[in-house]
Amino acid sequence: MVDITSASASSSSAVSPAVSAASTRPAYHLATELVHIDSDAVKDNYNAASVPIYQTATFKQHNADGSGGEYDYSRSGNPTRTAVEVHMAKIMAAERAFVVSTGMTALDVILRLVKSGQEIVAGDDIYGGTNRLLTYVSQFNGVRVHNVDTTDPRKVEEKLGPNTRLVLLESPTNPLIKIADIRGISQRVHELCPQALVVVDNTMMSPYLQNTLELGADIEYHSGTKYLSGHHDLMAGVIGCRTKEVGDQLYFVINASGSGLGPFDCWLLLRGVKTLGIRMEKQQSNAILIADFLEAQGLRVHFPGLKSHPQYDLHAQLASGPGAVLSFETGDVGLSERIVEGARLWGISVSFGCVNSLISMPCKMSHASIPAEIRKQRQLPEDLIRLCVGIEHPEDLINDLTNALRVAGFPVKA
Ligand SMILES: Cc1ncc(COP(=O)(O)O)c(C=O)c1O
Ligand SMILES: N[C@@H](CCSC[C@H](N)C(=O)O)C(=O)O
Repeated sequence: MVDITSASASSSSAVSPAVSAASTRPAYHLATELVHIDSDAVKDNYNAASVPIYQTATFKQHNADGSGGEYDYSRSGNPTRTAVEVHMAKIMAAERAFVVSTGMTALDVILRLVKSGQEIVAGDDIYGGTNRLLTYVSQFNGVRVHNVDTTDPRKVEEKLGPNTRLVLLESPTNPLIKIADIRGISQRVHELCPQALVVVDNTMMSPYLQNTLELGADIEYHSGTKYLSGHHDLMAGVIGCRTKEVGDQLYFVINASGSGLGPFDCWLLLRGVKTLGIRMEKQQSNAILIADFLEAQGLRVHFPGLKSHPQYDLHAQLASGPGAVLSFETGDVGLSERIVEGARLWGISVSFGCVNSLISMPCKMSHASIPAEIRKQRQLPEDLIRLCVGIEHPEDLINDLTNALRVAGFPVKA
C-alpha cells in the first residue's frame, strides 16, 4: 500500500507539481507586499499587468515520454494557481502555500494527514462546519477528537499523547472570540509530541494581523471566502505550511483528490488579496467603535480590542490588531432575534470578512449544525449575536444598530 503521507509517493506521481514555494520573506511592509505580485511566478510573453487567467484543463506537450512542460493538467497545476500560491506563501511567510476550493476543503486536505487510530486535540468553541467535519472523522475514520477549552494551555496538554497527530486551534474562536496562546501551545506540543502538527485556522485575523507560522504553528489555513477575497464573490481555501515535507504531503492530497482552486477563482482571489490591508484597517477601526458603543450600552461584548476581554494582553502579543468580528449577548433569545431582524444596513447573512457589514445569530445560523445539547454543554449562548464589520461609514453602522436595538425594545442609553 502506498503511504500517502510520504514525500516520495507525492513526487513520483505528479507530472506538473508547479511548486509554489516562496523563496524570499517579505522585504517591505505587508500592506506593500500584498499589492505586489512576483512577476516571475508566471512566465508571460506579453508583460500583462494583471496575471492572466489560464482557463484550460490540459496543456499541450512536446513529447510522449511524460517529461514535458511545467504543467500537464490543471488538477495537478495551473499557472494562475501558481501565481496566487506563490503570493500567499510570501504573505504567510510559508515554505509553501496551496489554494483549494473552500475553507472546509483546506481542513479536509489537512485531515487526510491523520490516520485511523490517531488523535486530534481541538477547541470547544470552533466554527460549526469545522465541528461537523471533525465529528465525521471521529465517527467514520477511527480518529479520536478531543474538544477542549483552548484558552487554557493545560487543558490542551492533558490530552496530548503518543497518538496525537494534530492540535487544531482557532484564535480568535468563531463565535465567542476566545484567544489561544498559539506560541506557548505550539512550543509545548513540539516538546511533548514531536509527531504532532499544530494547525491554526487563521481566518478571523487574516495574515495581515496574525502570522501563526511565525508563532510556531506547522500549518495555517484560511477560508479565503472571507477577508482574503473580501467581496463574497468566491469560495476558496488557503493552506500555508512551514516545511517542505508537510508541503509535499499536502500537495499529494490536493492533486490526488482534485481539490485545487479553479483558474478564475484563483484570479479573483489574487485580485481581492491586494486590498486586504486597506480593507482590514478600515473594518477594524469601525469594529473598535462599534464594540465601544455596545459595551457602553451595558451589553456583554466579546472582542479582543476591548480591555474587558479576559485575554486582551495575550491577543496583543500574538496579533497586531483585534480584527473586525465581534459578538455580544443580550440575555434574551427573542430580543436578539428582534435586534437582528430590525437592522437595515447590517445584512442578515452567515460569513464574514466582506466589505459590507453582516449580522447573524450563530446558534441558529453558522453553528446550527452543532447539536443543541453540545452547544449547551460548551456554553455557547443561544442569544449570541455576531457582527462582522464592513467598511461603511461608522456613524451609519452605529445609527442602524441603535435603531435596531430600540425597535427590538432594548433601553438604549443616549
Ligand atoms: C473560522 C472558519 N473557518 C473555516 C470556515 C470554512 O470556510 P468555507 O466556508 O470557505 O468553506 C469558516 C466558514 O465557513 C469559518 O468561519
Ligand atoms: N449552511 C452553512 C453555514 C455556513 S457558516 C459560514 C461562516 N463560516 C460563518 O461562520 O458565518 C453550513 O452548514 O456550513
